[in-house]
Amino acid sequence: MLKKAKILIADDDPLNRLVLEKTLANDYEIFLVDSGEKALTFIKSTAVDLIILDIVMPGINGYEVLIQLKENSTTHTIPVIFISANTSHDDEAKGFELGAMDYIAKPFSPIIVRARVRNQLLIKQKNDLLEMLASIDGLTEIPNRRYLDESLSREWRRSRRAGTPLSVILMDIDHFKRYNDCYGHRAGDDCLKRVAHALVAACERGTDFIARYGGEEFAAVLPDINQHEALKFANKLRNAVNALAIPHKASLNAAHITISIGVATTEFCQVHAEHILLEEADLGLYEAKDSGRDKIIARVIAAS
Ligand SMILES: Nc1nc2c(ncn2[C@@H]2O[C@H](COP(=O)(O)OP(=O)(O)OP(=O)(O)O)[C@@H](O)[C@H]2O)c(=O)[nH]1
Repeated sequence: MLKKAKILIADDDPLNRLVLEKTLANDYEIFLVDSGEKALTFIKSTAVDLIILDIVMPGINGYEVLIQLKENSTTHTIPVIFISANTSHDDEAKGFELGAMDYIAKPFSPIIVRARVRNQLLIKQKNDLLEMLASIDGLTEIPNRRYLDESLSREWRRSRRAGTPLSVILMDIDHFKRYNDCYGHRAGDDCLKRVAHALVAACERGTDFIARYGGEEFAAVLPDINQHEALKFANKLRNAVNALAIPHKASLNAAHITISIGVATTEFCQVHAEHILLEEADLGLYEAKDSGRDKIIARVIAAS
């Protein structure tokens, strides 16, 4: 059975809440709150697909709630429909300018509310699908560089706020040009897919993922992971690729496919920009290549 979409209704008028709930409860999972503050608190713990937001409420009004939703990277894409007795064109225009998807005037017709909610949810479904497709690498079907960059940016901001460690791993298949030259580009593609899937299978924590960073390069962002743990994980990734034992007779360092790995860690997230982690991991990777390949070099970033 398809999961019902979750809708949060924030309105200080109990009668409006009741009527809206009755209008939508057959088709959706409904959550009710009576203030802007409660709406913001609620969405911190529960991911919803749509918010129906009253504008005039005591405390934080609907406009301010929407501004805060748009500023937060985890809530900025949730569609918001304003519902209000303020029906001047200026009020409506202000709502749209702030990023609302639709505006329903009170008193409202249940049929129109149902139709508008359905439209917004359809648009969201399509947007979510596009977003997912834009984040997946076409060949290996694992997250791509865009996804990794966004995730790194988010995790770096989170670690910086919390003062927690953050590690980044960059991996590169050794002598891959020679592999292509020896076995052909199609075999090279197959090799990339097998390596990608072995790396993904080595991830145990739900928060860890492997991305194809480009060409024959892969990367991982590891929130809350210090250097010791990052090294352990890097070793597991290296072993996972070695265990595939993909023959590589043109390699200059082994008889099978191997990877070199660079690890960068900031223990208390002192780095002032996320790209520094990638640059340090890249330096580690360069050193790993230089010192014979099939190696891991880890670097800790001091405060900057
Ligand atoms: N088959 C295939 N090859 C790719 C793909 N993307 C990048 N490559 C190849 O990966 C190779 C990378 O070569 P180099 O950057 O010279 O590195 P390398 O041969 O792995 O040598 P080292 O990194 O120094 O060990 C190039 O020949 C690219 O054509 C791809 O999607 N499919």
